[in-house]
Amino acid sequence: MDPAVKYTLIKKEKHTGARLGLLETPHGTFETPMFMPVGTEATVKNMSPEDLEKIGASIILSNTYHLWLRPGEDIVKEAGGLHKFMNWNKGILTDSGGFQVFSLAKTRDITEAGVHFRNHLNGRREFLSPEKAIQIENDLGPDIMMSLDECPPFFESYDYIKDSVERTSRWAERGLRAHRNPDWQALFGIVQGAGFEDLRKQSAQDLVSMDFPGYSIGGLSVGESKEEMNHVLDFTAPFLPENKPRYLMGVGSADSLIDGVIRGIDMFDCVLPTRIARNGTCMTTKGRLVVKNAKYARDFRPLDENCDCYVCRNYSRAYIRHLINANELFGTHLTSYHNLYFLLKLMADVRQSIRDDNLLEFREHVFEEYGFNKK
Ligand SMILES: COC(=O)c1ccc(CCNc2nc3cc4nc(N)[nH]c(=O)c4cc3[nH]2)cc1
Repeated sequence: MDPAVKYTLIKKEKHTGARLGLLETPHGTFETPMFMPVGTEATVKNMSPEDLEKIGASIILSNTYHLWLRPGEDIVKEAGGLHKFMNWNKGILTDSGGFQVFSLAKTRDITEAGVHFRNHLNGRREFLSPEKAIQIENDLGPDIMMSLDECPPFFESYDYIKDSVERTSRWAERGLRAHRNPDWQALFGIVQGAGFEDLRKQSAQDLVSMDFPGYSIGGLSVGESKEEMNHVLDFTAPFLPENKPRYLMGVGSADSLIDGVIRGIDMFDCVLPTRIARNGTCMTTKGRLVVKNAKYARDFRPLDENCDCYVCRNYSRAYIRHLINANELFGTHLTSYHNLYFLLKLMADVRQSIRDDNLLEFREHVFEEYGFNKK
């Protein structure tokens, strides 16, 4: 039986742990390392599928938690699955709901069976088990599905994290057994363990023994420092098989993307570019630009003078500032389009620097120019 998703390592960068790869999915074959735009409720906010295609998006995310509660996975299934429902025919990955329950739901209670919580939309009590999450994801029909896991606080006690890791491994096993479509939907395991090396090793070894087609490193980008995140990646990635994709959840700034690639990560996602775009903050090659600022009222330059995206070729800071201040939706469409283009272009440049074996020079250029070295 062909695996639903097949990773091929094309080239290792000479001086770092970075890898150039190909990820074959039922909806196309895509280059890695890749950034995946987040479309929580079956739409990448303010972006049409045509625009996503134009800027080079390959896999986008949607969320099990949100789509289960609204409109209901049954409606998406009746529509023919997420690709049909949202008219997107490239890759789709769904997160399992674990993280969303912990970050969105009020009052939640974790038991061996699953997690009890209050629906953030109507306050009703709900229950999500590993089997229920898999059933929802099977019905939504993404190419890649995530196991239900607990994303624990990074600064919890060793004993708490150990119990949580062991439960997440048992939940992963239950999810594998409940999975109905392994030949066209790839279920990834999620490595936990917070900042404890032995627990990250135990979590990775538990999941690798279950032979998932891909692995994510979870429990990060939850308030720990970038140094702590990089340190966890340094000792966790080596426990994962070289011939499977590695996905770092929730990471989306230029510096963290590059430092994740250097440590062997292939896939990233984050709401950051589209979320900051909605309040008028833009990513540029000279650092962040808050375009609604008064100082841009008569600035007729593009958001980023080094960017060749549709927005930077056709609209000025003054115009975009006006739209944002006037609450015109077209304004956030333009900032969202540019920010996603910025990260997708950055990843294309990262892939080229792996081919050219000069990723560390590229990192220096980005950190210097984009202002990450400023203390
Ligand atoms: C303006 O910027 C923002 O609003 C904003 C919000 C959240 C993040 C970070 C998101 N971080 C993150 N997402 C995550 C999603 C996850 N999913 C599962 N199943 N398990 C995890 O262990 C997990 C960890 C994550 N860490 C970054 C930026």
